[in-house]
Amino acid sequence: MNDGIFKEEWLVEVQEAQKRAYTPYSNFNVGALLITEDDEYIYGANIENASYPATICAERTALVSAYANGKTKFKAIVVITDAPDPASPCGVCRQVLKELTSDDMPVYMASKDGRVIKRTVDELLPLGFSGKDME
Ligand SMILES: O=c1ccn([C@H]2C[C@H](O)[C@@H](CO)O2)c(=O)[nH]1
Ligand SMILES: [Zn+2]
Repeated sequence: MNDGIFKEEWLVEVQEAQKRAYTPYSNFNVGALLITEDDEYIYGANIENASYPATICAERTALVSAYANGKTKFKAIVVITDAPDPASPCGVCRQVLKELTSDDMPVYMASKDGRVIKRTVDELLPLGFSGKDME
């Protein structure tokens, strides 16, 4: 990925985050790396539960961890799985990304072998619902 924004070291970091996944049910480990505006790294990983719907995706664990630690402005998020092709965030995570980040924030999706594709939050959730729709 050569867009003038993405840094190769983000791939190393997101793989570290992926190692923290807790996935006894799916064995599908997802890592997320949220980069704050001041270049801090916030890790996310999917944390599953025997009550399956209680599972939290990697993208959302990163976002809620950041907010809980007082970080609310972000440059980008990187997501990685062990799938052969880059996997993209689920619908619930897209909705949460819409609320807690900016529409033009890049979402980088990496495959196991390090291929990376990029979409903005708005591209992942076009015409998404937000608090503005309630004004
Ligand atoms: O974008 C995604 C898609 C899925 N998962 C997790 C949820 C569950 O633990 C496992 C299988 O769906 O992957 C994520 O963390 N992020
Ligand atoms: Zn999700």
